[in-house]
Amino acid sequence: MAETIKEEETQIPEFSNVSILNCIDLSSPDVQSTVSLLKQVCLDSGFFYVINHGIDKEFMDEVFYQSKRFFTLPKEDKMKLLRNEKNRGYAPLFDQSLDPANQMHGDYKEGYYIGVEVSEDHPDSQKPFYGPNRWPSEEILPESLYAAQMEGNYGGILSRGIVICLMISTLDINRDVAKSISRLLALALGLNVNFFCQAGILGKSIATLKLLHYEDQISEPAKGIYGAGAHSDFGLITLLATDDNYGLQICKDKDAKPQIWEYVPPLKGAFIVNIGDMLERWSNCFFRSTLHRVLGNGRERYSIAFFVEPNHDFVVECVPTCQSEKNPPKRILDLSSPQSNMEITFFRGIEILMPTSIPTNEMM
Ligand SMILES: O=C(O)CCC(=O)C(=O)O
Ligand SMILES: [Fe+2]
Repeated sequence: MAETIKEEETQIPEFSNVSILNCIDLSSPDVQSTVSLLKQVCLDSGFFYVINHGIDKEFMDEVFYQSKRFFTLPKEDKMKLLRNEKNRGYAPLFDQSLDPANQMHGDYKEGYYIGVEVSEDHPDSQKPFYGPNRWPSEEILPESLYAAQMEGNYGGILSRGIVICLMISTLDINRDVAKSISRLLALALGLNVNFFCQAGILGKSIATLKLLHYEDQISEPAKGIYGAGAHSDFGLITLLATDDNYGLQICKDKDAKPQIWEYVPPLKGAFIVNIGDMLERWSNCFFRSTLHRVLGNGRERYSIAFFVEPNHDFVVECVPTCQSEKNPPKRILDLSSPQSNMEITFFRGIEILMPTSIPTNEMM
């Protein structure tokens, strides 16, 4: 895997720490070995590459090309599509601040967020996070030549413009890849292979595709200036495609002093996938949702993040394979019933009760 990363393309700064992540090969016929490797990486950092996922390089190149076209538009055009309460649309520079306590401004990035398309007259559009997207009009972002190539397959939605068509298919294709990964995750947790794929969980998942564009700016952590502040993702899993510029870093031990940050090099054709807080909680904290951030290196950087969360009304509870008498499900603190074998701790800013002994991997 490492040989395929060319130093001059990824421009990892000298003397920086680099994380060598494992590759999960979605085309491997040896499911058992894949699942056991996946389990190991999820217990470790929860960050891994996914390769042979079936999405063409040409397709992803086109999505990046369209993303650049979008972000190159004049600011006033992009502002016409300002992000709405359904989290769809344009998020300008500093709109997001992923680590407000340590950031001088917000993140030095802009974004364009796309969700599953739910028309205004559909009953689901009344629910949080479901609704129509905020698409650029034909005048703002005219069609590209790619229309001709896609006409055969996507004729029905082509009338709404090629960029829309491309983004909808990107979202759909990413959802398929996310489902394949979630099957392996279910097996790694000792659950039924289709646990996460059941209609009540991912049937109406809140899936968000975020096109991201980072400023050509050099981050200065000492001054609180970051491409994206330190955070963990809050959903089930995130799939990330990046250009060739380094920038993403992970910190496996957030409590270490000083914290050690390692670059995750871009790997051509692969997705960088990570576990979110929700899956960490779902698995009783066996699987790790790791802190990460983006440092600007003076070059513009483009990435495309795909966040997967379950149906908004699904109740996430500790899965049966991750709990036992010795390792009960971690619970939100109930002040009225103090328990002697539990201690109060903080988890992502929420007070929770933890067993006084740290859970081991013995039951998995
Ligand atoms: O752009 C990247 O490399 C990471 C983005 C990210 O972590 C996020 O948006 O949650
Ligand atoms: Fe993230």
